[in-house]
Amino acid sequence: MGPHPAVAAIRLAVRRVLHDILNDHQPTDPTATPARGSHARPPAPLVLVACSGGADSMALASALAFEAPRLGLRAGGVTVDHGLQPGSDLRADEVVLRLRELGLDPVEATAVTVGREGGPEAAARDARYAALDAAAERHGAAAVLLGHTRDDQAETVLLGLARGSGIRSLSGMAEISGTGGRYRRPFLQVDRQTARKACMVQSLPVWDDPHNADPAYTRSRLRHEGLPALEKALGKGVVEALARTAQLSRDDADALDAWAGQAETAVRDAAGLLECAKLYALPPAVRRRILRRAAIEAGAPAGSLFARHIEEVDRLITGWRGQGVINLPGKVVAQRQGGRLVIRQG
Ligand SMILES: Nc1ncnc2c1ncn2[C@@H]1O[C@H](COP(=O)(O)OP(=O)(O)OP(=O)(O)O)[C@@H](O)[C@H]1O
Repeated sequence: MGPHPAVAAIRLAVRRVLHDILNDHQPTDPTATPARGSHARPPAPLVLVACSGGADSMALASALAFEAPRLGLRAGGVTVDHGLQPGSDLRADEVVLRLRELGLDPVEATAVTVGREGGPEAAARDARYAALDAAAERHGAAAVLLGHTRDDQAETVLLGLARGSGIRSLSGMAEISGTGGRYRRPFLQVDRQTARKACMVQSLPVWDDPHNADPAYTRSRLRHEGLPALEKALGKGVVEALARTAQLSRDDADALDAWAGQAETAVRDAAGLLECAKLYALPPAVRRRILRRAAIEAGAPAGSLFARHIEEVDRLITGWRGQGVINLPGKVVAQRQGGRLVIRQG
């Protein structure tokens, strides 16, 4: 008898991603022999799972532990202790224990200090990714798996819609991201229910993060009130449809980015300044991408640069007179000087 359908589904999702990781880490010359005197074969690539102890990442850890050795990969795990609740260190130790029981090695807990920048959710996320990056470097990991599910993706799309974001935000989380494509999200097509079921049938203990149920957090309200209300009004297929919107938006956003990349050289003069008349002639979506890139190049932090900022800069080109100075995050200013648009540190 094969595994339970939920377990089969999560394993298949992980196997696909591990195949991709293996392909990306093939030796450049498979016929090359090791240097004389060196009998050592390079160690198998290591794949880490980022595990909170919640159902999604525990399911992911179990599938990684099952599939990695079958493909000749090593599998390890990292859990981050945000230190936000009393006893969080004990919980982290417990997650380490569970991951070791699954056969993962190396496994570690890493404690972080969460700042305040951008609100509690963003601060915890920034600290977590910094810790995961450091762990990946320390262990020389080929990849780090994250347990974001299709439901998480749907929530991300909805949050983007509610903020009035552009199509890049609506494309949600990428299957591959981070330095050198380090982060992989095998569960973006797997729903949360399946991950939970897979934990249940494998008797994996899971920890429910109290923040996930805390109505003080936007994402938590969306998860527990917003999405159920939408499903009630529009039917059960909403989550799947939103995840599809994410994929379609990603393809569109990638195409527009490529277009903007090509158009950018043509709208700069010999001194590298942006020419307003040429920018004006471009489709707004392409123009706004060029403006965004220019602002980031001048030092505006990408994460704080919102659609409304770029729209303001855009009005310098399309507005009646295009006067004034626009202040952007990171002390960047945008200003028209004759027929040129100057975006620089203020
Ligand atoms: N404390 C943590 N330590 C390590 N990885 C984490 C931690 N918190 C989150 N992650 C990683 O980020 C993913 C998304 O986390 P998030 O809290 O947004 O979603 P979730 O649906 O609650 O996931 P989970 O059920 O795994 O906790 C997790 O699946 C996991 O891979």
